[in-house]
Order: sequence, then C-alpha cells, then structure tokens
Amino acid sequence: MQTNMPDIADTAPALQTGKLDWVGMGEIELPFIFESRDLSPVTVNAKARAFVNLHKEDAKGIHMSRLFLALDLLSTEQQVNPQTIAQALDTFITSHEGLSDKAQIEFKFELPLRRKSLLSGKAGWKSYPVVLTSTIENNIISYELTVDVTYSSTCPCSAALARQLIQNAFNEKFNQETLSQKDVHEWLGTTQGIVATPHSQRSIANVKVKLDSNIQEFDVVTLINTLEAELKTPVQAAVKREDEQEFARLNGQNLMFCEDAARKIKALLETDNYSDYWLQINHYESLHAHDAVAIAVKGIEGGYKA
Ligand SMILES: Nc1nc2c(ncn2[C@@H]2O[C@H](COP(=O)(O)OP(=O)(O)OP(=O)(O)O)[C@@H](O)[C@H]2O)c(=O)[nH]1
Repeated sequence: MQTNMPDIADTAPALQTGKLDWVGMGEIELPFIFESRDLSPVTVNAKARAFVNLHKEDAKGIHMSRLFLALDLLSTEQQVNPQTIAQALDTFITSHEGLSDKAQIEFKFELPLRRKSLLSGKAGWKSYPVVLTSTIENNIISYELTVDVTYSSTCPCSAALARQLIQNAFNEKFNQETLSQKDVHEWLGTTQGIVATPHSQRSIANVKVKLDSNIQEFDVVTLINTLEAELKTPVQAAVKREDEQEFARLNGQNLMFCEDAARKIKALLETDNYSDYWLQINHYESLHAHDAVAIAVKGIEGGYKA
C-alpha cells in the first residue's frame, strides 16, 4: 500500500468557510437483518442515507468512509434495532470529533409480511414500504417511522348516486302494489337490478410517527395492523371468492372520502398517544385523472408541519 497519500479532508483549505447542517451519503445499498416486535428477524434490502453535520467552519470536509464503514458493520455483524442504530450514530460522532455533533441515519426498505385472507384461511406476502430515520442531537436520539398502507376506498357520493339509480330502476320494474318476493330477489341478482355501482380506488395512507427516545424495540407490525384495522379495506394478498365477497361487503360498509380516512387515522394516532405524527391520505381516483389528498399533523409547537 502506498504511504503518505494526500488526505485533503484533513489538510486542504475549504473553498468557502461555513457550517453545514447535514453532509453525508444517499442511496447506499445496504442489506441488513431487521428486528421488530412480533416479527422473526427479517433480511431487507435497504437504501440508506447517512449524515453528520459539519460545524467546523473551516474544515474541508467530513470523512465519508467512516460513516460508510459504521453502516457496513450494522449490515454484516449486527442486526438493526434501536441499540445498534444508537451505536452507529455514536460512531458517526466520535469518528468526527471536532467536526460534528449531530448524526442521522435513514433506512428505506420494503418489509414483507404474511397477511391472512379475510375468510378462506389462506395467506400471502404483502410488502410495506418503511422509512426509519434515527437522529442524534445533544446526546438525545429520536426515531421516526414512516409506513405506507395501501387500501381500497369506495366513494360515498358515488354510492348514494348509484343507490338512487337502483331505486329508480326498482320503481320502473315493480310498479304494482303487491310484490312477489321471489321476483324481487331474482331481479336484484341481475345487472338491471344493481343498475349502477359506485367507483372505488386504490388508496395509500402515508403515516409518519415519532417514536419514544427510550424504545427498546421497534414495532412496525402493530402500527401497520392498527392502521389497516381502522381503514378496514386494506388490499389483500391471497383471495378466494369468499374473500372477494367479504371485501365487497367491507367496501360497501366503509364508504370513504379522503377526509374520512384522514380523520379516522388522525383519531387513531391521537388515541395511540404518539408524541407527534404526520399523515397524508392519497385516493388515486378512478372517477378523475387527478388524486384526492388530505394531510394532517398533530399540531404541536416545533413539530411536524402539514
Ligand atoms: N468529504 C467528502 N468526501 C468525498 C466526497 N466525494 C467523494 N469523497 C471521497 O470519500 C473518500 C473517503 O474519505 P475519508 O473518509 O476521508 O477517507 P480516508 O481519508 O481514507 O479515511 P480516514 O483515514 O478515516 O480519514 C475520499 O476518497 C473522498 O474523495 C465529497 O463530496 N466530500
């Protein structure tokens, strides 16, 4: 190995002096084993971002390789949990003595979960996009967890309009005083009986929560499960006809504007007592070519902004 290689991060003058909020690397490819409550440790293929601040105004730069190697240790010799992330953040700062006093790691990955069908007892995989951001500042660690939950939303306005058309069709078809239950039952089973159907759409709830600084373990599954239970119509993995029929019933009984979904999730996050949260509901409309969107935050001072 060649000795006396120039090390400009340490020796060269900065072109322009000044403090920087974050310096580091993005899109780092990082497979690791993720630990979370109620989940067997699972290998995920993350994209990482790793940062420190640069508060020494005349330093040329930070030492990227030190951040990269601390992350690599997390990937190859450890499993990812709050304790190992805290160690990596600590290494980021101790390896930048005099340069940095804040550090941040962001992991973006898909978490595969086994999901049960609604009625048939089958199961299948569903992947959930997760972003886990961990920051240390003034020796205090904060964790933010973002998950995306995909669900189906049926438009309440469209449902009411469809019902009116069904009523009109009924009046036209059955104008006599006494009705035959058999005839009505048969007619309801035809396309003319249910002459209109409301539109529904694939929808995504993006939910970010701030976790307690002292958590001993992550708990992504509970957050996803409670969001899906509240929305009631998460997209399904394994589906037999009985599951599809139950899904149709759930959609019909949980008609939602994006405002309804946003209010439901907001109330849930309030009940679950998160110190802060941000949510965005996206209904990818099938009536319009544009989307319906609702955003809400807890609204605390210095907290997330809508
Ligand atoms: N600071 C900084 N480094 C960069 C940038 N782009 C590439 N690098 C490279 O990141 C590499 C690693 O930097 P260091 O961590 O200082 O590497 P090193 O000097 O071998 O490691 P130490 O001996 O631990 O300081 C260097 O080869 C830099 O050229 C950049 O925009 N800023």
